[in-house]
Amino acid sequence: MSTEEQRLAPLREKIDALDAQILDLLTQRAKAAQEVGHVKGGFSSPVFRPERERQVVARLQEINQGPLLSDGIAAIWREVMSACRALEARQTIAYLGPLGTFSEQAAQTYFGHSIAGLPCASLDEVFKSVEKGAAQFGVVPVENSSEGAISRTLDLLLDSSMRISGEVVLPIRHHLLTKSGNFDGVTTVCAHAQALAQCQQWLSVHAPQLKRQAVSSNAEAARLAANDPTLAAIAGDPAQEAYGLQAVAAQIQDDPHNRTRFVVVGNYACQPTGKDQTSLVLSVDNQPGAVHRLLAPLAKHGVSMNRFESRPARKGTWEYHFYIDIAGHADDAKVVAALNELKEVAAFYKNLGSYPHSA
Ligand SMILES: O=C(O)C(=O)C[C@]1(C(=O)O)C=C[C@@H](O)C=C1
Repeated sequence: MSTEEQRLAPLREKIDALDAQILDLLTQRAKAAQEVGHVKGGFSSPVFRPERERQVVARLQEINQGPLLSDGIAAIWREVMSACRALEARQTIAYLGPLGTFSEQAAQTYFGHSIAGLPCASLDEVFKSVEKGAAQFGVVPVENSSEGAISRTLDLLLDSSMRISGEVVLPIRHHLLTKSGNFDGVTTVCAHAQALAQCQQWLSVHAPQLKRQAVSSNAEAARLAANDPTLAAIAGDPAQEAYGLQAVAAQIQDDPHNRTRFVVVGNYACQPTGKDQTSLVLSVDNQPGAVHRLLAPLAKHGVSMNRFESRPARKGTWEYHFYIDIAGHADDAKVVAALNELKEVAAFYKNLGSYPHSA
């Protein structure tokens, strides 16, 4: 045995013993979750409780003395609760497919890996799957830091009866991928139009010879490139892995801080956690000062606005819907007061849901 091995052996024995204790505790935790599942079953109440999961992680982060980092605690318990939740009832989560999309990664980041994934062909299908009960929740992109709002998602949120019950923000890192790991014989680069736009400067400088072709998703681009040596794809880690491609260049997005925000849609109304966000859709009559009057109650009651997005109302007139995210839960006293006044001035008002804020 080398000196290194001699020193490692007792430490590994210690880790093995600790792992056995952790497993014993996890088993006890899983049995408690099963009992919780039986109680909920008796009341036909939902298995997934985002506000409770937030509370579990926040408490552990607070009592954690290190050296584990807060992010590590969140990641570990996300999977622990995902596995416990699956013992109560495995949740089916719809997202924009095919395999290997950032939407799939967002679903796993939010719900953990112990879920049944339901990849859908379109954002409309994600909403429909949840509406007809084929999935308990859907995960849809709502906004990208470089390209702005995902307008189809905004329209679907407006039209559907689904509520937002969570959000997750993912860093979006695009790579230029081919089957061979080089440019030999490659004539065309394909990707979703958004990804082509997010990498346009890089492509103009480093690969001006490649024809650019928009396809339905980056994962679809990766699937095509895996089967055709004349094609390169722009896609992220999940698609690279799913289709066994090699990176010619990594992280080619023009904005190194490129991020996408996804929302979780379903039928569940979250309870307040003390760190929530509420999403609203509003419109006003086309009169001078109307938007100012609409937002005045927020300022008056000290409710901060985290996001403001406008979208044509699709009525053939110059009218807009405003998508507004405010800090707080719709049941918080000052939010109740602000929203009651705001409803008086709004020509249209829809509360899309209150949910734990990710930031
Ligand atoms: O507390 C509950 O309601 C549970 O079902 C337990 C548990 C957990 O593992 O801690 C699992 C699923 C819920 O989403 C929240 C928490």
